[in-house]
Amino acid sequence: MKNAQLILDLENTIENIPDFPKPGIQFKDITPIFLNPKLYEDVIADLANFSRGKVDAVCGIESRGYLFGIAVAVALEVPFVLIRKAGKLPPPFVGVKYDLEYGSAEIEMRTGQIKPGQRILIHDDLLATGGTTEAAARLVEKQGATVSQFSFLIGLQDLHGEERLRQFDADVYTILDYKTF
Ligand SMILES: O=P(O)(O)OC[C@H]1O[C@H](OP(=O)(O)OP(=O)(O)O)[C@H](O)[C@@H]1O
Ligand SMILES: Nc1ncnc2[nH]cnc12
Repeated sequence: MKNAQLILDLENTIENIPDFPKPGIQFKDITPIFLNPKLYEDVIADLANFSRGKVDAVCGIESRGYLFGIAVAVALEVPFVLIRKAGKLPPPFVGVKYDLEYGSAEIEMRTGQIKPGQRILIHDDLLATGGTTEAAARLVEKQGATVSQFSFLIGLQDLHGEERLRQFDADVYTILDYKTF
């Protein structure tokens, strides 16, 4: 069940910046959360509650996915694995290419940090189109592990990321949902 007080606290804390970084984008700035340690603790407790007993490792997506993902993994007492943008990790690593609105991108993970058969939580701060998260899920599956859960602080409902993630047999949790249009 969603935590109404936490949703309210986040609504009052996350800032909306219109037309950043491009005209038409409503940018959700999460940085004020870090000015409030109690709110940060509440976010971690809520995310950990969703995943407790259900995953063997947490994969966080660079860079904002690290800000909460590591603390969630510590709270769950499971490993945390970094998914990085291409070119930052030393070998051996495994990568997945994916399409952006214009052009393409690639994400990578050190080989062997997740194990075949493990149940994985993929965590990021925000779900927009779901392109980044879909690529992260492919990276996990490429190594023989199972994506069991996705969690986010924010879901931008109008961009239909959640629908895109339905191809994976996994639970999706967003603490706070925005309708932008
Ligand atoms: O659902 P999508 O359309 O793929 O978009 C969501 C992604 O975009 C943002 O990351 P960004 O690439 O801006 O990097 P950052 O976390 O380093 O700021 C956000 O943190 C997600 O990772
Ligand atoms: N609207 C948005 N606000 C913050 N981060 C984002 N990443 C993708 N879309 C975003």
